[in-house]
Amino acid sequence: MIEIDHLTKRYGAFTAVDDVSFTARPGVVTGFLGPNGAGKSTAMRVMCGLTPASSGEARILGARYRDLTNPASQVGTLLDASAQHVGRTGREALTLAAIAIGAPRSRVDEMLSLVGLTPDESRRRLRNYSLGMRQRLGIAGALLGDPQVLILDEPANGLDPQGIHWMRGLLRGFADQGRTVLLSSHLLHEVEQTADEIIMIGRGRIVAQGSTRELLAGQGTVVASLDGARLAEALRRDGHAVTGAAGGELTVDADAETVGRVALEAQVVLTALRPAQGAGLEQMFLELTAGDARGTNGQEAAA
Ligand SMILES: Nc1ncnc2c1ncn2[C@@H]1O[C@H](COP(=O)(O)OP(=O)(O)OP(=O)(O)O)[C@@H](O)[C@H]1O
Repeated sequence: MIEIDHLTKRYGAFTAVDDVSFTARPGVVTGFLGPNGAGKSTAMRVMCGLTPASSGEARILGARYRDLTNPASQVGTLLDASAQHVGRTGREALTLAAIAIGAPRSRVDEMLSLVGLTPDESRRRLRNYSLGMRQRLGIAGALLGDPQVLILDEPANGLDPQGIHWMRGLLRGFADQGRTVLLSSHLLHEVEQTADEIIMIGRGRIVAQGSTRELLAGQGTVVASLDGARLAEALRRDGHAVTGAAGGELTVDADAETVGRVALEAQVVLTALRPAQGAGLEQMFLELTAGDARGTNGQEAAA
């Protein structure tokens, strides 16, 4: 369990994390989603005791990270996969980490094989590792102490589609054992596919949270027809908001049955009718991303 309680982190006048509260529960994969610079890494660094909170608190397994009795074996972290000494081999890096946390040496081989690094790859120096290999090694490091909680910052970065598929299975299995997984990503699709619960953050604040299913459901209906202009007009007359070009698909804030009935009355032939899954979430995320990409968030980072 990870409990984030009114967490705020300021750098000078700039607020990187602004009064954030949420819980990542055991048995659940929780996705921490937000565009670049949203505050995900900062919040995770506070959770892991790498930087102090300005106010509020993060508790893991009921205690602050620094008050945990054996944090390295209770919490597995992947915060910066490229922060390793590049002159070491993968096996050396993992062996040193095992010694530091008191994990048996046998665990090194087990974890290398679990993350799919071959004996040959494990003997290469990290400077010759691809980003995907570094991520795999980082995940091996996070799992080394057989922790109850995993905190992973952008674990899918650099992984190919097969690697991403593998990682999803790994995290699912970990959560199914009743353990807690919190992972961050700047990709909506990635979080949708991986997480049971989503915490969406933008400009340091939570903008949406809930189960992935809830957040993706109930976003209206997408409809295509042989006369979009007439259908759009009939739907608006019936009191529904309609977006999209008349010549293409329309998105309507009504369920499929209502759209079908309005089309029947207007005598318009439908060619497609389906739930607008995630359209609202995607729209919200695009707005966040667009605002941040253009630097229009009204806040400037302190140097
Ligand atoms: N040490 C620091 N001093 C000043 N500002 C900082 C510092 N660390 C982070 N920030 C700022 O805090 C904001 C949040 O950064 P953070 O790295 O947490 O975002 P993020 O959501 O993890 O983004 P990304 O997906 O790009 O990693 C950014 O505007 C960043 O510039």
